[in-house]
Amino acid sequence: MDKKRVAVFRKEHFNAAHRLHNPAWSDEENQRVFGKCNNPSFHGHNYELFVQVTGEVDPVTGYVMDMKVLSDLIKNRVTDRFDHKNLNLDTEEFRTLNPTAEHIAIVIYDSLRSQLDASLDLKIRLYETERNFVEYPV
Ligand SMILES: Nc1nc2c(c(=O)[nH]1)N=C([C@H](O)[C@H](O)COP(=O)(O)OP(=O)(O)OP(=O)(O)O)CN2
Ligand SMILES: [Zn+2]
Repeated sequence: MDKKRVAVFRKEHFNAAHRLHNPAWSDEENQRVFGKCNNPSFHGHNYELFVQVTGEVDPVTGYVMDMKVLSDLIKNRVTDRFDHKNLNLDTEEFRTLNPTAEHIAIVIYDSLRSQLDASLDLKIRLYETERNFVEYPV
């Protein structure tokens, strides 16, 4: 069979607390821009993460990549680091970076991208709530 490109997906889940805040702004400005998401006591989300890896199907294995390997990678690079954590306080990545869904998706992409073969394309879709989600890259 000719080599075909296929996308494989792995769905994972983590829950984490965060606060959207810009330390360069006044409390009033933070409240105006981020509203309830600026709550100083933080708030939590059940994040649903979809990792899409696209590439050619290997004629020997029939795999684009082993999804067990992908699953272990996401566990090591994402869920072990973020699950049941306060993103602002407990993670290096978001100590100075506002933990918006956009920034979380970019951080996850960069972390996984560095571990994947250059021949594979990667896309992240991250649901922060049932109705709010982001994709990177676009
Ligand atoms: N562009 C972005 N906008 C917002 C983000 C974000 O990361 N990127 N994040 C938030 C807050 O984290 C907020 O907690 C989101 O929750 P909420 O507004 O309650 O959203 P829901 O979908 O659960 O609720 P609705 O009732 O549908 O509004 C805000 N914006
Ligand atoms: Zn939030």
